[in-house]
Amino acid sequence: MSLELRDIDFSHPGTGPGPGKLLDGVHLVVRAGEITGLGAPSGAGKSTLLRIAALMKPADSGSVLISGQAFFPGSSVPVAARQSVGVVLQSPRTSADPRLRLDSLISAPLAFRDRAVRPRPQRYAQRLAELAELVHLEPALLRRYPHQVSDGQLQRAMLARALALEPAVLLCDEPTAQLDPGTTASILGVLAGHAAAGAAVLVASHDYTALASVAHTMVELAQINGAPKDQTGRSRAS
Ligand SMILES: Nc1ncnc2c1ncn2[C@@H]1O[C@H](COP(=O)(O)OP(=O)(O)OP(=O)(O)O)[C@@H](O)[C@H]1O
Repeated sequence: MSLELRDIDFSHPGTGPGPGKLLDGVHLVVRAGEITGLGAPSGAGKSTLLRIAALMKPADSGSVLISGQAFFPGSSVPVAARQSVGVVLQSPRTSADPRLRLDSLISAPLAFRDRAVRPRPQRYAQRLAELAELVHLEPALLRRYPHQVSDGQLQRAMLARALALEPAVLLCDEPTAQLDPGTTASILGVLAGHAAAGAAVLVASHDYTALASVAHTMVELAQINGAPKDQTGRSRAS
């Protein structure tokens, strides 16, 4: 599976078109089996681009191709396509449901896949244990609510949730922003392992050095002031 963004344009309502345009003709290809690192100055639109790539937000124009299947603004998105994309959003506090314990949060995609009315973590105990180990989350933390864990622990739980269905496309927005260097390295290792298993992985981060250590390709989303915005590819740092 690969991910491709073609000619993506986007303006937030009330800010464009024209100088207020945020994304202008953005092209990006993430190949199966590889990590693409996405850098951008703050406010350049990387989180917006990741949401568009995750089919969570429609672009104004352009298309998102997931394994060759094209989605346009206004396209309906089949459940299977949605489930083939795992997403870790930038802010775990706003993306995690505060009413759910971490075990329920992580097993929610499994329950959704099984059409369960509510997440039953005990049903997924083995998978939960595997996922917790993968992201270095102590098993005892799984019984806590989001307000009872640190930002870094919650971000790792959201990564475990994104990996629960072994998505063919994984999109991560600042997945290591809250982590110490050792945990950062191990989480980047988890992302590298997921790519090595065949997934297309896109990671946005301001920590270029850490990201470049695992990325096959680094791209940069330039800040624009009404000028066209390009994707520029740079080779992996050796
Ligand atoms: N709902 C909105 N309405 C208008 N402008 C918005 C809205 N949401 C975000 N923006 C603006 O769009 C721009 C891009 O936001 P986005 O969150 O994609 O940036 P980012 O590149 O991820 O930034 P950072 O690296 O600081 O997280 C920002 O200038 C932001 O202020």
